[in-house]
Amino acid sequence: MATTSGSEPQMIPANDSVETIVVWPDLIRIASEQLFEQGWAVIANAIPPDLLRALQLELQERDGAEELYRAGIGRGSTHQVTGKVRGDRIAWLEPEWPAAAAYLALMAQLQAHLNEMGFLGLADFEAHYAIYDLGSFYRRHTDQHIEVSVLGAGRRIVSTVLYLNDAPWPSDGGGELVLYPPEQATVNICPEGGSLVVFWSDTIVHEVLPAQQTRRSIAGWMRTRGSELPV
Ligand SMILES: O=C(O)CCC(=O)C(=O)O
Ligand SMILES: [Fe+2]
Repeated sequence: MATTSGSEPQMIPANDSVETIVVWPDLIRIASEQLFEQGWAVIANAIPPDLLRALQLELQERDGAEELYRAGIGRGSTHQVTGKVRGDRIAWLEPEWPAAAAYLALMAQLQAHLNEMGFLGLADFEAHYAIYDLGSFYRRHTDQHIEVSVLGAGRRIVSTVLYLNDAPWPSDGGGELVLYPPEQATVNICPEGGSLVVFWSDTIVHEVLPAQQTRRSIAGWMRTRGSELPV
């Protein structure tokens, strides 16, 4: 268990040390329990292999069509693109894209279950494909943007990341996701293809270490409903 405090990071290298579940209802239950218990969850082989393949191909296709662009930080007037903070290229998932639609449907089920368990008021899910090219990283941050409440948009409550890399991810591949859960040991997560990570958007500080090879993922956020008018 990772709930012990201490300075030794918990390493989550590959599939054998993590829960492996392809039955979606079981995945939902276990991911939700872990999230509420420790603030984060990691599930290996979280989606059916054919969906993983379809997502990989769809990302490849979108990238080939040059639809990915350099991601920025912040929202509204504070939005800026700076390679000092993050270096990934992204494309927001569209429901018309078949593989994306199948993934969004799965995440809607997880979102509904989290609402039932925790009365979280999660109203929608936004997600983007991401490619971290060689040397790209994302510095320490949390995913809940303070400025969003000023704009009246929904707040990010639950962060999700599904990795689309070909397994196995090599030990010298870099690109680990490092979580810094409050009062727990640091968690180092290898971006193994098919692994799903879920964590609280407001409290879990995290970073992506420089990728030593191309690193692919879908990052997504479950949000509360925004108000129609800016507050
Ligand atoms: O790709 C990851 O492991 C995490 C990405 C992330 O933190 C983000 O996009 O906000
Ligand atoms: Fe993040």
